[in-house]
Amino acid sequence: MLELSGLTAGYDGGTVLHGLDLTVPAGTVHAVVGHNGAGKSTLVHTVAGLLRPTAGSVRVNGTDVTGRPAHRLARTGVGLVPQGRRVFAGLTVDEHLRLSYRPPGDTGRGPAWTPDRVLELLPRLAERRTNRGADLSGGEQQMLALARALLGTPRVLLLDEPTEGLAPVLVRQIHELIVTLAEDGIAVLLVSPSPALAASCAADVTVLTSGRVTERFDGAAVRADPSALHHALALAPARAAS
Ligand SMILES: Nc1ncnc2c1ncn2[C@@H]1O[C@H](COP(=O)(O)OP(=O)(O)OP(=O)(O)O)[C@@H](O)[C@H]1O
Repeated sequence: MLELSGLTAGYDGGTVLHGLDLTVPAGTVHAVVGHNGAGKSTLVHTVAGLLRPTAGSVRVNGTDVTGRPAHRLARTGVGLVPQGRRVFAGLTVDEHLRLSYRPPGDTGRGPAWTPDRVLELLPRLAERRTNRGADLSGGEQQMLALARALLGTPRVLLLDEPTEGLAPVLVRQIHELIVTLAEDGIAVLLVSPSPALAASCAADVTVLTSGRVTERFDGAAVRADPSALHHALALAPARAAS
């Protein structure tokens, strides 16, 4: 379970996120949608410990982890799939997995994700295990980024625009993967400009506008009728202002 309370953060004294409250129960997907510049990556970076909040708190399974640096949060079970995938061009899939894998010992988080288990989940990546990062398609790179995050056996998974630039068939595959991971008990926070992705897999949908929550929707209601979410996004200004 991920709980954000009054989360406030920004850059160089300017505030981008203004007192965000948000909860992601274990085993569910919470989607945060908003236009470019709304503060989605800032939110993910703050939760992942890459950016220190100036106010508010971050709790993981009841433990206050506010202000912990990223490497400590990763050990606590917070996994990040960053925007832009960030794979190493010269390393093979196998080398990426070996580098990311630390035998975790007993994390208390259920069976650990190992390279073999990750490749079972991602057969397309298994077929490419000797290919270098530079030779993977965009979708394969996205799956590799996801695989690397899973090797930390996360209980909270942060996904920053995971379907950006992907063909519809890959978008569907990523969506199915996200649902599978949530069913495995992970709390998934997904940020995306795409209301379609949010609607397809989230239990809760939050609209972020200029760093503030402007609407909240039940995911099932959005699936039944996405028009209110589309309307909310149409009304949201396209650019953030701090
Ligand atoms: N490192 C940084 N230093 C200063 N300002 C930043 C930095 N990163 C982001 N910003 C600013 O913070 C605001 C929110 O940016 P952020 O990247 O969080 O938005 P976003 O919703 O993820 O956008 P996108 O969908 O384009 O990725 C923007 O005004 C942006 O210019």
